[in-house]
Amino acid sequence: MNHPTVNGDIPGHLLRVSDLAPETLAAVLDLAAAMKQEPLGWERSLHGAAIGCIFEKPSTRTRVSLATAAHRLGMRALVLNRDELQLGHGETLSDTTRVLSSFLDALTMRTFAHENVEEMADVATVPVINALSDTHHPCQSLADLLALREHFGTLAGLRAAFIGDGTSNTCNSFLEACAASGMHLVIATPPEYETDGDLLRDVRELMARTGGSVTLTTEPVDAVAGAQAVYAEVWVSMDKHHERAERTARLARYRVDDELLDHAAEDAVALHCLPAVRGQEITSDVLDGPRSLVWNQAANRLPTAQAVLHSLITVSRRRAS
Ligand SMILES: NC(=O)NCCC[C@H](N)C(=O)O
Repeated sequence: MNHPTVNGDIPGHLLRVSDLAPETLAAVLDLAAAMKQEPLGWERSLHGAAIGCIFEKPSTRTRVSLATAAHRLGMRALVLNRDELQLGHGETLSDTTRVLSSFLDALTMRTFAHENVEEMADVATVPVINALSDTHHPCQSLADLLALREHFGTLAGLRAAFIGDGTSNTCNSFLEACAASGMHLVIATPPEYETDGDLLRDVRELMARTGGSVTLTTEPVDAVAGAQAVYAEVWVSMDKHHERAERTARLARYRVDDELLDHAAEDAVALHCLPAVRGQEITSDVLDGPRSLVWNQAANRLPTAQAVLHSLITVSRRRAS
C-alpha cells in the first residue's frame, strides 16, 4: 500500500505534543489523513502486536479510539482500569511498566500527574503514549489539528482563540500544537488560570522558527477578534472536581456562545475536546450549529490514534532490530 511515511525523527514516546518536531507532526497528520481515507487494509502492518491501555480516569473517546485503532492495525488492545491491576493495590508503576513492557508492543496511560507517564517512559522498553495527564493531552491535539487542516486546508498562519482554563491539559497541548504548526493563538483566561510561564517561554522559542505566536488576555471578546477557530474548554476538568464551585464562578464569563462567535472571523469554527457541559462552557446552539467543528474533531481521534500507534511502534521495532 502506498502511504505517507513518518521518518526516523519519530520519538520513542509521545508524552506531549512537543515530543514531535514540527515536520514529524505534519507527517503524522499526513498518515492520519491517509488512514482516514482508507481505514482498512492496515491489518497486516502490526499483526499479532498488543497494546496495554491503563486508565486511572474515565475515558470515552480515548479508550475507544485507541482500541479501534489498534484493531485496524491488526493489534490486540488490552484496556485496563488501574484498580483491576496490582498497580491499584500497591505494586509500583515502575515495576508494572517493566513487566508489561515485556509482554506488549506499546503502553498508554491516562493518569493524574504528568510525572507518571514520564516515569513509565523512563522504564518502558516499548513506546509509551500519554492518553491524558493533568497537564498534557497530545492525542487530542492531533485530532484538533487534523480537523482544522481538513477545514481550512492549511495550518500555518491560522488564527485561533482558546477560551477558559489556560492551565488545562487541552490548552497546553493545543498551544504546543499551534506552536509546531505556525499558528497564532490568543488565550483568554481568568487571571487565576493563566497558562504556565515556562511553557509560554518554550513555545515562543519554537514559534520564532515556525512563525506562530501566542498572546494572553482576560477578555474573551478580545481573544476571538479575527480568530478562525474558537476552542471552548470544560470548566471543571477531571482532576479538578473538588474545585467545582470556585471554578464555575471564576469561569462564568468564558462561555463560547453564538454572541461570542459573532465577534470572531466570518469563517470561524468552534472546537471542544468533549465531553461538554452544554450551556456551561459551550452552548448547544454552537455545539450542534453550523459553525461547530466538534464532531469531526472527535471523529478524528480514530485516524490520528491509528497513525500514532503505527508510527511509534513500527519505528521502535526498526530501531530495536
Ligand atoms: N477528549 C477527551 O479525551 N476528553 C477528556 C477530557 C479532557 C478534559 N480537559 C479533562 O481533563 O477533563
